[in-house]
Amino acid sequence: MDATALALYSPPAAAHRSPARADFASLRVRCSSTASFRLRGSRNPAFGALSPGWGRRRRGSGLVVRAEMFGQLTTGLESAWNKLRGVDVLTKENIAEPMRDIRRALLEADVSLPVVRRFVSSVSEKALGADTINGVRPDQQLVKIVHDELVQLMGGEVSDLVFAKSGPTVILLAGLQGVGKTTVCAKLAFYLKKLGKSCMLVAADVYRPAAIDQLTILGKQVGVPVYSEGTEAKPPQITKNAVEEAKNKNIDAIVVDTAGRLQIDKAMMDELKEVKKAVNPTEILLVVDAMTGQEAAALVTTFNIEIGITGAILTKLDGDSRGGAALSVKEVSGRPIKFVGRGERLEDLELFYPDRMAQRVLGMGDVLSFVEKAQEVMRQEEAVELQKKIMSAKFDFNDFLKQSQNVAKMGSMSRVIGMIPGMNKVTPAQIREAEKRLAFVESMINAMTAEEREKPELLAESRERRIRVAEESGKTEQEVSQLVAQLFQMRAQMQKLMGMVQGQDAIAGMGDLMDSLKAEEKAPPGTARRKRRNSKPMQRDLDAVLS
Ligand SMILES: Nc1nc2c(ncn2[C@@H]2O[C@H](COP(=O)(O)OP(=O)(O)OP(=O)(O)O)[C@@H](O)[C@H]2O)c(=O)[nH]1
Repeated sequence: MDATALALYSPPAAAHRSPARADFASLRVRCSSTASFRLRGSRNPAFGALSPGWGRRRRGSGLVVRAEMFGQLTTGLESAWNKLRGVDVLTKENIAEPMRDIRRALLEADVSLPVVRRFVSSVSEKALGADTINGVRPDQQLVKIVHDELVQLMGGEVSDLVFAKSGPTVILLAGLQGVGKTTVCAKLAFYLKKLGKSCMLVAADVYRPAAIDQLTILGKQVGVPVYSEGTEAKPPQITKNAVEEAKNKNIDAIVVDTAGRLQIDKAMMDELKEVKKAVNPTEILLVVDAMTGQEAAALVTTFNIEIGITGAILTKLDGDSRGGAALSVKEVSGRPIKFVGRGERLEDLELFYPDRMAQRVLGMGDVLSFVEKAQEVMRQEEAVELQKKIMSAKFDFNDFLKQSQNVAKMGSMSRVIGMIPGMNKVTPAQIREAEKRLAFVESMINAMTAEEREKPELLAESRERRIRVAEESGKTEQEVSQLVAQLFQMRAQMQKLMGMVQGQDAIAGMGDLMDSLKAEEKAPPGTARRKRRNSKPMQRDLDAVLS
């Protein structure tokens, strides 16, 4: 085994030795929580480590303890928001204490120190650079910033299962003993069936006969076939034969259960490498126990370096009040969490959604949606402001330039245009073209004098001025003429669009220029004198403005 990989993962003295066990004493137990796990019959020693007498009650024949998922972390973060109550704006001084709380909460959640450092520094930076949003309190704003950073920390996007383009999809599961691998096999088969895919389980854990029996029982429960060659054959050969069987029977996906060891060892890695070589799996997923926190993230890193995995499955999240593994795996290992196990039932496996997980961590869904709405309102207010300026008859080249820059700052012209009533029919191609055009026109506006920018009529009426702007900006006279015409068209069309043209000719100076552009082949712009009213439909007018 690679020395670096081994160094990254220092195996626990015994399987399941986990910081979670020590922390269980401080685990907040809430009977109202939806998360539950059973003590009796559970094979997870961490569950057995619960000391009798706290947070437990009888329900039917089983002893049920309810622990809130991420409860400890949620409580830790709560104190950060509370410290900001009553402040008007986020400052370096007033965020110092909440940042310490966030740092402490994450460390207690068993997130590794480098990850915590990066997280806190990024949150501080964003908090200090955040614009104030009307009606949103600074503590609510911080909740949103932490939420967004948590989403990023956990990988941002959901990472779904990948399916083979041809032939059966092979999903190879690896993991230490007792992490829930065999259970995950059945849960995955159930998930695949729900997707409408046919599936077969493959018993490649040949060292523990009970594992084959367990898989056979689970297969029956789900209603999928289980491929087994007993305990004599070698896992790579079993898997290869299973792929052939799946091909023959037209089965969409196979899920391979491999042997779990008490700790990471060379034999385990070598066997996985051989299986990988034999069948080239579509997915190699490492099953890790959420309650092992940082250890889970280190394991994913080690397996990735050693074997090259495609992702992780985090089990027993229902019993994890800390959340360290969910928060660290992607950041530490570079590999995404694809699924999480949240109970012992077949349906307790779900895709890992970073945003939903972040919401669970914070437990403040209402605050998050409130801040999101307020941000949207703010964007709309900016759009209204932009709209007013465009509609104003005084809209000049200074406004034009300022708005161009604002649009660039806001990221996308499409969003702004989409917010102006009646404008949502603008096509993406038009928008892309408009965005390109912004850079182009900026150079021409920069070559105008302050007076020309304020009074575009000067340019419309004077060919000399247009030639000068063209020369200084490196564009043609025709391009400058078109830009001036567009400004006037924009004034007029926006006013018309909003029903604000009240009979008067709002296009002062425009007629000359339009005619001169039309007659540009015959005569230079600005020489014709015929006035014209533009009566094209809205979309065509907009095309003209954008073109
Ligand atoms: N609460 C809870 N229990 C789980 C979850 N996943 C698995 N378990 C339980 O954990 C125990 C171990 O699961 P197994 O699937 O047998 O684990 P394994 O990794 O296959 O173990 P070996 O075959 O010994 O390597 C069982 O009691 C499962 O019911 C989960 O998401 N939540």
